[in-house]
Amino acid sequence: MNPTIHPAVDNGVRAGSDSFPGGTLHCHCASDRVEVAVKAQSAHNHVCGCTKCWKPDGATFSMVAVVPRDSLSVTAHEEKLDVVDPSAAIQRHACRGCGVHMYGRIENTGHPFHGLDFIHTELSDDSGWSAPEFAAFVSSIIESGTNPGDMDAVRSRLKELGLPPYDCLSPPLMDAIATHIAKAKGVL
Ligand SMILES: N[C@@H](CCC(=O)N[C@@H](CSCO)C(=O)NCC(=O)O)C(=O)O
Ligand SMILES: [Zn+2]
Ligand SMILES: [Zn+2]
Repeated sequence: MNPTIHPAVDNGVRAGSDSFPGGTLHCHCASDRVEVAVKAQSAHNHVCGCTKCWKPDGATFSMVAVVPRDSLSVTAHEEKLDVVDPSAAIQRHACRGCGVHMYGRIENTGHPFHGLDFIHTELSDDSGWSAPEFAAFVSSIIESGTNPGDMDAVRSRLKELGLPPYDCLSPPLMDAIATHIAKAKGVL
């Protein structure tokens, strides 16, 4: 049996739409849902095995993408949002009622990804969001309880789904981070 990854990809990855203008995200509360409006297509969508990103019940990976922070606004029930871990680079704003992370924001202006917010496009009923492109922090799923002996099967399944597995971010994103750091240090 295939190992499960995330409900949005377990039956195959759906392509996004080039002309998608963005959409609305909702938390999982039955009433008084937190609503976030995003006026941009998502980028760098990926499944993430780290312990910090929000995962739907039963999922081994989260699915997370970025959007420009000025494209995102909380349009309902912002009072229900708390920052999960104020010491983390990504400040994840989670609903107090249902635990869903509505967006993650980087406040450190020196961070390579400052200016981008992290979102979970599955929280939207709108279709056309960019498709996940790779799997990040794959080895980290062991930290949430995956048996290390299952890792070959997980990585094989990710490759079969067209999601190349990496134990940090993808090479282009790791290169972008390193370039940012090199420029900040003045060696580039
Ligand atoms: N092994 C750790 C890894 C946690 C981690 O570094 N997560 C990444 C990716 S999150 C989205 O891709 C990260 O950048 N975290 C910064 C932050 O969370 O603030 C674990 O599993 O916990
Ligand atoms: Zn909620
Ligand atoms: Zn993560």
